Amino acid sequence: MLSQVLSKLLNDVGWLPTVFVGLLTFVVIRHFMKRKKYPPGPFPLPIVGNLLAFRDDTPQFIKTAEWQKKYGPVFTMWMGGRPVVVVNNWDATREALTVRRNDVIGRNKTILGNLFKQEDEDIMFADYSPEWEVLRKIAHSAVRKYAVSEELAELVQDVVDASVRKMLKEKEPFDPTLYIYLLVYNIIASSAFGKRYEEANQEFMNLKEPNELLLTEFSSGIPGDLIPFLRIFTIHKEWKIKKAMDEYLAVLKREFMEHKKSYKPSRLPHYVLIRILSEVRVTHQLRITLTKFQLNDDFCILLFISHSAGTDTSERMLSWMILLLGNYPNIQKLMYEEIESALGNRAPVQDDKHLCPYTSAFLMESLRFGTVVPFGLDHRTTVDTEINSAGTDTSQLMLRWMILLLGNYPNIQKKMYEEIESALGNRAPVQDDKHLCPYTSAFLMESLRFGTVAPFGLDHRTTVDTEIDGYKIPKDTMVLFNLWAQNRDAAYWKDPDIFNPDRFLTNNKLKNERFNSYVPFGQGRRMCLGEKLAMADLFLIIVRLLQQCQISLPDGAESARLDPQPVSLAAIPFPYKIVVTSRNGLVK
Ligand code: HEM
Repeated sequence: MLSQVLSKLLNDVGWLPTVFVGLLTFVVIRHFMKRKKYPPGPFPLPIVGNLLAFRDDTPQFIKTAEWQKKYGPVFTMWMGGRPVVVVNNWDATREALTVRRNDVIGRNKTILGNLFKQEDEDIMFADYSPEWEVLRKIAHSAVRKYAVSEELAELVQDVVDASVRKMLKEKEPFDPTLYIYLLVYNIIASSAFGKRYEEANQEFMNLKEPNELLLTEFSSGIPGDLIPFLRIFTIHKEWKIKKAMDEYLAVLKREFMEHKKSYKPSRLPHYVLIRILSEVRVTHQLRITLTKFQLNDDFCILLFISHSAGTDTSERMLSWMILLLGNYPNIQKLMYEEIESALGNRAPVQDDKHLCPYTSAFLMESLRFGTVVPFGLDHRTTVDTEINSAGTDTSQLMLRWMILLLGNYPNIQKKMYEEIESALGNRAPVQDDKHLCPYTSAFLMESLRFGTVAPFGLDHRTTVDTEIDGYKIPKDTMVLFNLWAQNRDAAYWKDPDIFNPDRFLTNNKLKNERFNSYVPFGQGRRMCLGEKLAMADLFLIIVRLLQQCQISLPDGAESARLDPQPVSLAAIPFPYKIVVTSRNGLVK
């Protein structure tokens, strides 16, 4: 009986091997057909693609820079079943991000992005949308204004002085990483909600935890983003990061609420409205609002403040409408043409809305949009979160490189100190001083090139079928721009692996030009939103630091390792120790 059942079963499944071979052939053929749609690159195996090539310790950005020699500046690597187009040189990056403007402006849906933005719409990981555009404009403007403010210069001075005081107490060579973290987080926390951390307490640890965890748990990216079923093996790590992120957001929200309680609404938001309304009164109502209003930085920052100050709803709505008009000149033009032809110069009355359907539709859409984009607390928190997570990690990594480079090149440090001493003496630096300190500014620019802390920037997505460097690339393809390769491209930089601030100088002045193949902050409409703030921060920090102390490698250490650690998401220096000595007793 049993043998009968077994032989029947064998007869029944006799077709299985045939089906298996058929399926395998189908998968292989489909894989190769799919490959043809993308630029050629290293040969991918079915299912794993080129993942096996990343088994060794070489960071992905260095490996792909090397592949360029064989496959050219634009090629496809297959990360599991996912094609990823890598753009290694500056000309192709410029074509994709500047010349073709919006073609590669999207972001991909990734587990990484979701972990960071949670349920909120953010700027960094948000796909291209009108909401992203408006949020970015507001935050960009606020950040740029803040970068040149006296408030920032004073804050940096205070925070650096406090850090120097602590570092000077170290009697043995020490790893400066924690001091650098505290310094950078204190600048952000002080400006966002007037808070300082004297030591690495629990709340401070909560702020730095998500980024830290990401680098330790997923140093080469999240496997589930490449091969979906691998997610089951790493889901526990995702939960860990999600939990850390919840705690991080809880700190931000709590701090924001505290800050809001003591916040005195300034007259500024009203000033905006008074300005608009007075213009409206003296001339013709809609006309002036529609034709003369120019979106400008002033307005953006005031709007930003007005949201966090909690102005009343109709004021906010008016602000949004004006912002949207400035942001979409074509819509504004259509509305103006409609009003002009329906009313001429006659002042509008309520009933005119039937004569101006497009303008009424704009009003309705603004009301819808205004509720879609988070207001008040949420909005402010989103922007703060963004600045916190996008800005602190890159800035602290950059400072880690800069301190290492100062210790490694005592002659460069000496030249910087002499320049600062003669230009500023003991006076605390302000933004404008960078013109008085060209060598120090050149050091900053060279450090950004040499360190390239965000070597792949953030991933991009093609929003349409497009072309880069003569290759067709379908819509919805992930594209990575290798910023590391471009900052070290020998076609543009002489001896690219040598650290040399002089390359940015001519006759002891900063070269007055745009540097090709210089992309520490990326390029195009997705370029780093905090570039100005990061440059301002880093300049002020380094100058204030050097005014007060000398940084050296420990006795006997000839030179430090200057290659990045073997992780792929960021360019991180190997751990190192320094000795800090007081120069002039400025800080006690
Ligand atoms: C040395 C410091 C920094 C470096 C090297 C750096 C570098 C970058 C790079 C390479 C990108 C990706 C660009 C792309 O997707 O093509 C980026 C994006 C971004 N950065 Fe920075 N960044 C730094 C500091 C900051 C700071 C201080 C802030 C906050 C004020 C900030 C906010 C952002 C935001 C919001 C984005 C996303 C922009 C978007 O998607 O539209 N960054 N950054």
